[in-house]
Amino acid sequence: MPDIIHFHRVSHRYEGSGDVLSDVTFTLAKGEMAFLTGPSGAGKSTLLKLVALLERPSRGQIVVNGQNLAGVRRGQIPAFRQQIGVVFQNFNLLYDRSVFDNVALPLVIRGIGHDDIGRRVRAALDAVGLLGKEKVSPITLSGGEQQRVGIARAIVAKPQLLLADEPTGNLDPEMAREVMQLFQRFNEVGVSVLVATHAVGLIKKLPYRVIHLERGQLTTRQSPELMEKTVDFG
Ligand SMILES: Nc1ncnc2c1ncn2[C@@H]1O[C@H](COP(=O)(O)OP(=O)(O)OP(=O)(O)O)[C@@H](O)[C@H]1O
Repeated sequence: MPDIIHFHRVSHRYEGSGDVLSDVTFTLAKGEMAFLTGPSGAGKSTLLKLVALLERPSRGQIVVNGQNLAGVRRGQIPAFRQQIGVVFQNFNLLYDRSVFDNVALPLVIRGIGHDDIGRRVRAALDAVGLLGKEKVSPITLSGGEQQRVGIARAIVAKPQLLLADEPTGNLDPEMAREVMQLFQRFNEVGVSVLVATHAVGLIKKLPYRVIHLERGQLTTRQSPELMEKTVDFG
């Protein structure tokens, strides 16, 4: 199976920092779902930022969906990002806009026609169980519902790859489980999914690969049960 993400000996440092990722090599296959774990500061968000071209690596090669990111020029980044949906811990919603407008945003940016936007936004809200909430402000929704709005926005343009950075960090366990189930459902219909998470208890029974980072380095792959014993996730 071809890879959707390929990291070859990737290192990254921010201005003034030491290496926050160091010599990282891994792949995510097309259609695969995997979790990215590791303690706070291990480099999980940085890895996701490199995939989405929010940062450029200091060393090494990154290929996303067959495209070597070193060859993607600044002006081409918006088009590149259209293949990727991103979900954030703090939802990143616009609270002065309706749920509909939040989810529609990626389509508006792409210049998609009005009727098409309506159809696609409703399909995305249906997929996350929020049909009927189009007109409300996200501020009136629960945390779990707000995160589902964030997920609807991330998938509305049918990305091939979904990245999520600690998507259940602000949710109670039941809502967190529902959010993970949504990712599973998108994966089942072919979307590649990479989720950075501290929620080891939540993912340990799920049948997905775990990519584990410690101080910017990949460690030998372990089962989540074992990681729970060796790392304090609070
Ligand atoms: N813009 C930045 N400038 C300088 N250092 C940064 C920047 N962003 C992150 N870092 C540092 O890089 C290291 C890795 O951070 P990163 O956010 O990738 O870790 P993480 O595993 O996602 O942590 P968490 O689980 O707490 O979100 C940390 O030491 C952090 O302080």
